[in-house]
Amino acid sequence: MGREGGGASGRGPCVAGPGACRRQPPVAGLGGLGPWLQCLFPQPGMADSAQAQKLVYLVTGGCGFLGEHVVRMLLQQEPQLRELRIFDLHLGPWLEELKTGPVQVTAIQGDVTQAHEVAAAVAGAHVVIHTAGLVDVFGKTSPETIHEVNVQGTRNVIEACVQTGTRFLVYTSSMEVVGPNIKGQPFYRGNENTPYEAVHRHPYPCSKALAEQLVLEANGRKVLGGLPLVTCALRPTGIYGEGHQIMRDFYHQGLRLGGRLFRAIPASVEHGRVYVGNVAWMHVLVARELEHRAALMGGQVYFCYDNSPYKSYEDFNMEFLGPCGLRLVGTRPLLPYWLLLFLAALNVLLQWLLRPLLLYAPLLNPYTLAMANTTFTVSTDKARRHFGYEPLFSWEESRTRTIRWVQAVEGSAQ
Ligand SMILES: NC(=O)C1=CN([C@@H]2O[C@H](COP(=O)(O)OP(=O)(O)OC[C@H]3O[C@@H](n4cnc5c(N)ncnc54)[C@H](O)[C@@H]3O)[C@@H](O)[C@H]2O)C=CC1
Ligand SMILES: CC(C)CCC[C@@H](C)[C@H]1CC[C@H]2[C@@H]3[C@H](O)CC4=CC(=O)CC[C@]4(C)[C@H]3CC[C@]12C
Repeated sequence: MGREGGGASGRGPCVAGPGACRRQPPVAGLGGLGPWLQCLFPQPGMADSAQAQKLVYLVTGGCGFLGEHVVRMLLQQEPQLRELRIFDLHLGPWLEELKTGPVQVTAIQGDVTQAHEVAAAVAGAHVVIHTAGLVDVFGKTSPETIHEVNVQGTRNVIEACVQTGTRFLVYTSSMEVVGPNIKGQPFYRGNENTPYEAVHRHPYPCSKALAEQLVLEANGRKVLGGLPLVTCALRPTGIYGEGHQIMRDFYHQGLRLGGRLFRAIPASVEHGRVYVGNVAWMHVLVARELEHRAALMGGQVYFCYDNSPYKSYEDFNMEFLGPCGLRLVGTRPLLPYWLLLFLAALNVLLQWLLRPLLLYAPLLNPYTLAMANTTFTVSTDKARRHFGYEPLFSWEESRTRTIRWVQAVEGSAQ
């Protein structure tokens, strides 16, 4: 079978930036009941693997928005798990509740930029899922720090695998490795092979592109013991779901504005979104299948996708915020684009002027405006063809879970 992943490879140049620049299918439609039913009615091969809890997994960034879902998904869906190591700069208190289960949960407070800390955490792990990263498109951190965490941190993870003999590495990349690009060209329902000029200037996509390249190039390197490293990269589009900070920010902004949000982006601009539970599920499946399908999957990239509808960023958010009492005002943008661009530029100036006094990092800046205002959607089945991925959560379930979570945020704010 030929290799895939030529077109929207995301290996295009960073024109600026730092320095320049044995699948267990889910029981469909049963949601959280799946694992319980699998215990009651084990599938062929299941009893064997349940008895052989032998694998050690490491999740970097395991206390982040996505990382927490990956951690919980592994505990629910990976019967071979013996020990789960969670490595993060900031450990969450919720980790305590996981420590009473059958799998040994080891919380490691550490920094991916510190090679020795990473090597100590990786040593003895069979699989590393590297989700840790600095997600900053608002100018909160310097480009150098973003580069250090996202690129050097990833380099440290790769070297730790090589030095300690860990063979399987799953990297959380991003749609941003591909685009939208600086020209604002649309990427309409594209797949991993769709040609697209992946050229970026912003430190975040630059860092993700460089890190992804490192991960893919490391595929096949000999690790301690002489066996080859098998790597692959997952590219989520905009992730939503329980714990999504930006959704929370929009919700609070709407409350402050008397239950209203004002349309800024034309409804015709599609923005790709994927439910966090499905992104986590895809990570778990890839981690499981990398060993058995190394020749096919090694060095590959996969977009993370599910059945979430294609909509504009704001209309999509309203799927959750609407049932929580917010209203999106306007069928068309209330302000002309040039004025939004002006306000976005003004925000950059204010951020710079205020930096000595305080951190001013609003949602609107020229980069986020360009992101929201450029069509970027994915339509692919590569993950299904390569490792049997089907979304674990339907759109209805993803929506319901997210709405419940926003409602709980509201409850806790009162
Ligand atoms: N949120 C989104 O829409 C998307 C996120 N991604 C990628 O998914 C991954 C996870 O993102 P989120 O969960 O949204 O972000 P997050 O900020 O919630 O989680 C990142 C985690 O990494 C940890 N971390 C940061 N710097 C670290 C360091 N130096 N050492 C150790 N841990 C460190 C943070 O403490 C945090 O727990 C990132 O790699 C991001 O680039 C990709 C596509 C979309
Ligand atoms: C007020 C504006 C007009 C609207 C601002 C919306 C923006 C804050 C968000 C629009 C698109 C988002 C990004 C996109 O979903 C892709 C991403 C991928 C990642 O890897 C990290 C997160 C993000 C950059 C995401 C961030 C918020 C937006 C820019």
